[in-house]
Order: sequence, then structure tokens, then C-alpha cells
Amino acid sequence: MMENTVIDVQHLTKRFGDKTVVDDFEIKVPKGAIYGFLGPNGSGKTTTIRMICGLLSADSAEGTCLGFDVLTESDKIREQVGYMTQKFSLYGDLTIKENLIFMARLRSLKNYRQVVDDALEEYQLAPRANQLADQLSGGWKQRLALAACSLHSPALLLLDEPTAGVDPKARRDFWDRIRKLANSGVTVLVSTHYMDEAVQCDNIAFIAYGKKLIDAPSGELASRVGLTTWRVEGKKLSPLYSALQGENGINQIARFGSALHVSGIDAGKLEAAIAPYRDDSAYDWSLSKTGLEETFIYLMTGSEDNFQ
Ligand SMILES: Nc1ncnc2c1ncn2[C@@H]1O[C@H](COP(=O)(O)OP(=O)(O)OP(=O)(O)O)[C@@H](O)[C@H]1O
Repeated sequence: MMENTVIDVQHLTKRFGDKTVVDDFEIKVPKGAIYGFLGPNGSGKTTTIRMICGLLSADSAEGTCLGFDVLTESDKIREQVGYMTQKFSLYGDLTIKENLIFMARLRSLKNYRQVVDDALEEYQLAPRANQLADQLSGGWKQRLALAACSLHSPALLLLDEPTAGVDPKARRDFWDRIRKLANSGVTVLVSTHYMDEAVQCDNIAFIAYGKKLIDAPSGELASRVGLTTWRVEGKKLSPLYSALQGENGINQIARFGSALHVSGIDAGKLEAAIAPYRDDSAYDWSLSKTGLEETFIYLMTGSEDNFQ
């Protein structure tokens, strides 16, 4: 294992009944990375991450996480993992402070009162320490959940759709905190099917049907997939949308504000498909750099019905 690599796993496989939900998966994650696991519902993201972090046993696997064997030393891995689940899983009828004390004691943390006081300060929860968790807004609940799963200073954080349903300001605060943790050496695995969470990741592994289709630094994902994109602006975009949809050479049309982004994997076929509309003065066409958004939509729509 490279010194800087905290996860180095191969042949990770999991079956539930006759369904192989994670199929011969491999991944390397460097220390301090924010690594996104993207894919449609049911594609196996959570199962994969939970196996890597020792929270679920694999049917087969080779390799290490945090220097421990993924198959035989999952208890040691688990000790260093903080897991923030999709659903708020703290106690609504306990206060913020009581929740943190409960979690700290569950972890048998020495000096737990000090650890909790430090967390209240660090996460700016102190002024609300005596508020019941049930009375908190989504953003504050999420902040409490992050504080709770970080009390034992985990080396690895596992976040399952962490900002779903949270307002933009709270979301930005949350990612600022995650970035700070990553800069201090904490490695972060994020399971999501939301674009705005994906853009926060340094690396992205795209999963469909339990298999990893692509694994790349997020800045390289678009060029790896290789879509060509034309941007078109104009007054009558709806009829154009209908006319282009399903045409040979067009893999995807997405609305971006007042423009359409028309993308295709084969640049020549794409150009031929839009040719009849290029000279129409109602439209203003320009070749556009394919971004993460178009790539993300393309990947997601190409593998929508995982295990349905
Ligand atoms: N304990 C279980 N028993 C049986 N099937 C399961 C179990 N856990 C997950 N599955 C199935 O495994 C597949 C992958 O599930 P998983 O939760 O890993 O997907 P996901 O990509 O994280 O989905 P989502 O985005 O909806 O959370 C799904 O078909 C799911 O129904």
C-alpha cells in the first residue's frame, strides 16, 4: 500500500439472495480525499462503502482500509469510522448536549464531558446546547449529526447523502467543515445521487448495477466520458427540444437556464443531427465545454433502473 493510500481494496463482492449488488469492485483512496460514490438508487453505493468501512461483511474482498484487512479486521476499521446516515438518527427528545454526551459515552470516550464541550464550541452548538434535537431545523440537525459522528476524531468519515433537504447556506457551511476536516487528513467517503454533492468531491467513482463504471478526479470526469456539447440559446427552445429529442447522434438534451445543452458521444453524428437548425436565425449555437453537470446527467440517465 502506498503511504498516502488509506483505502486499497480489490474484488469486493456482495450478494443478497441471488442478486449480486456489489460486483468485483476495486478502489484506492488517498488520505484526506473527499471521494464521491455516485450512482442511481439501488446501484450499490451504500453497500460498497459500508463494506469498506467494516460496517457490513463482504462475501469476498482483498485489501486494506486504514491499514487493516477489510475481511478480517473490520472491528478495528470500525473504531476509526464516523458514519453520518441519510436519516437523522439522534434522539429528538434529548437536547443537543444530551445527544452528544450519549454518543460520547456509547463510544466509551475518556474525558467525555470535555470532548462534548469542545464539540459544542467547534460546531457552534453551545448557544443551543439545551435545545431539544426535535426542535432544530434541518441544517442544525445536520450540524449536530456531524458533531456526533466526529466526537471520537475518526480517520474516515462516511456520509450518506449528507445535504439532502438542507438549505443552501447550511449546505455551504457543511461543506466548508468537511473540507477543513479533509485538509487536516480525515478521508471522506460520500454516497450520493445529487449533483450538488458530487461537485464537492475531489474524486468520483460512478457505480451502476453494482459495478464501477468510471473512477476519476472530478475535474477529469467529463473528458473521460467524452461527450461533445453544443449550447443553443433562442426564443423558441421548446419546439427545438421536441424536434431534437431522440434524433440519431443526440444522447442528451438538458436545460441550463435560458439555454439548451445538446450532447452526444459521437461528435460527427451530433453535428449532423443539429445541422438543420444551425442556420435558423431564431437560434444562437456555440460549441460548449462539456461540464460535470452534463456528464452526470448522461451517466445517471444511462443507468436509471438499477435492480428495479
Ligand atoms: N440487507 C439487504 N438485504 C437485501 N437486499 C439489500 C440489502 N441492502 C441493500 N439491498 C439491495 O442492494 C441493492 C443496493 O443497495 P444500496 O443501498 O447499496 O444502493 P444505493 O446505491 O446506496 O441506493 P440509494 O441511493 O437508494 O441509497 C438494492 O437493490 C437494495 O435493495
